[in-house]
Amino acid sequence: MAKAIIAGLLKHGHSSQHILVCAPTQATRSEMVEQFNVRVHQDNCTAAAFADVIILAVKPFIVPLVCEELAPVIAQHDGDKLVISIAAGVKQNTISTKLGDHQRVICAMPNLPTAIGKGLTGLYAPKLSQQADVDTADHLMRAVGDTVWLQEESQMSTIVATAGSSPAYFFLFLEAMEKAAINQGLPQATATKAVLQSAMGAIAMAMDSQHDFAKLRRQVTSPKGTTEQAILAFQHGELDALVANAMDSAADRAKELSLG
Ligand SMILES: NC(=O)C1=CN([C@@H]2O[C@H](COP(=O)(O)OP(=O)(O)OC[C@H]3O[C@@H](n4cnc5c(N)ncnc54)[C@H](OP(=O)(O)O)[C@@H]3O)[C@@H](O)[C@H]2O)C=CC1
Ligand SMILES: O=C(O)[C@@H]1CCC=N1
Repeated sequence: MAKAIIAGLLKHGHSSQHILVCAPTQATRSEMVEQFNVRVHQDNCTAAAFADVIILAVKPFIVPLVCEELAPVIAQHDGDKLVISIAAGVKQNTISTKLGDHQRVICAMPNLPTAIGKGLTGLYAPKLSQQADVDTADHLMRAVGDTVWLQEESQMSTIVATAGSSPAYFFLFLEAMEKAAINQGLPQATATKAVLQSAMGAIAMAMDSQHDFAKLRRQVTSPKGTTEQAILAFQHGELDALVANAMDSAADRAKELSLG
């Protein structure tokens, strides 16, 4: 995910030399230099000392360990650092506490399309956050897509389910459609093109349209026609319940991760 954000930031004109990536393995650091020409370091504390803004992009269970490691650096710099975590489920207060009661912590939940500047990031900042920090986090994540600010931290698990994880659901749907088209007899390349172009057209229409999604769906669905049969099959398979169940599962997992 860090790669996706870096790719988006560079695309948006941020200087690669203002980004310092910290990763324990040489292979990842070399890849980062090769791919993005960013600065790299193996030591989190050295990297944190360099930064005005620290983005925590490690797995959720590693976040507390990294925060404990960084706490002395944060204290040394009189709290003069903004910390943004993108880890699913890890609470703002957990990070703040592990950093030695450092208050300047904002939680963000981006998604993979940040890599091409089309991400969606949900953000949460505690009520007493400095406006400058809110603006910085918003500015950074807007460089890689759009942002939504959450009033309550409890809404973050829904953003994980709706935006963080959801590109995978759409990819899964594309995979399933491509497979079905091939099984019905289309060559792979034709199936891929038909699925992709249709998905892109539908999304573009939904973005442009004043109509809600259901109205657009009805525009495709001629009475007694072909689409109606497909929609009936989806309804018979209880698509709404299946999607709700999948999103509940993602949100529940985010809540579980927040318990450590
Ligand atoms: N993937 C996604 O679409 C999204 C992910 N996220 C969140 O992003 C975070 C990262 O996920 P993802 O990118 O998928 O995971 P990855 O495993 O791909 O990346 C994690 C990175 O953390 C580095 N790392 C591991 N241990 C340390 C450490 N002690 N100090 C510093 N760096 C370390 C690893 O470096 P090395 O390669 O050297 O081992 C690796 O590059 C997670 O918290 C996830 O919840 C949020 C939104 C979307
Ligand atoms: O699957 C995950 O846990 C991460 C968080 C959101 C997207 N990927």
